[in-house]
Amino acid sequence: MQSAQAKHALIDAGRWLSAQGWVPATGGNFSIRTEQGFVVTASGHDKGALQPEHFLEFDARGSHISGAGKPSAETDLHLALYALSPDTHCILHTHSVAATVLSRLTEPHSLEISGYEMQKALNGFTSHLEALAIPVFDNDQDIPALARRVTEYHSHTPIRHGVLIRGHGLYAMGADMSETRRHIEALEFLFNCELTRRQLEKNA
Ligand SMILES: CSC[C@@H](O)[C@@H](O)C(=O)COP(=O)(O)O
Ligand SMILES: [Zn+2]
Repeated sequence: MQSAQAKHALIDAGRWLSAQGWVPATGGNFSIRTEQGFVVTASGHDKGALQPEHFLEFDARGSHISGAGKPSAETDLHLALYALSPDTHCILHTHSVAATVLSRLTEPHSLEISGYEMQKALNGFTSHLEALAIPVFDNDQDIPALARRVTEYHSHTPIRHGVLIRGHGLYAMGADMSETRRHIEALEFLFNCELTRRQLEKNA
């Protein structure tokens, strides 16, 4: 994908994610692979009102190609997630209430979900009976350190659709923009189902 096309796809995704309430108060960051490397959002902007000048382009090794300003504070996490699989071409990071709260309620290293038909919206799933495990990492202001923990986890347990950062949000990945958007929408739906189920069970 050419960088101009990539920026437009990310601007459109930002408007959609903002309308869902999943990127409040400048939270979130987005990237997509390009012919030369990848395009990532600049830091600190309202992700629902991005303009073409709110992006930077880097080559696959992280060397700057174009764009002004500071890249997203979490660019190293995008780089680490791309390095896990050549099939990942788009990464969208969100700060929804459901992902933020549910990740705090999940003590183990992964959020286990099963029994929902919506799991089939995730690449590779063919049945609600298959177990979905979304890895959960403790939040860290040291993003390179967090990125190293993600890389290490993947070496023993493959990361497929996304990861949760505890009390922070979701990083969703896919083979292209459309798959990544579908993964975010499905995961958010599943997080809301799980939160509601847990609340109702607690009150029963
Ligand atoms: C609103 S604070 C959120 C940030 O700390 C960060 O987590 C985030 O998602 C956005 O950072 P950014 O540097 O704009 O890409
Ligand atoms: Zn964030």
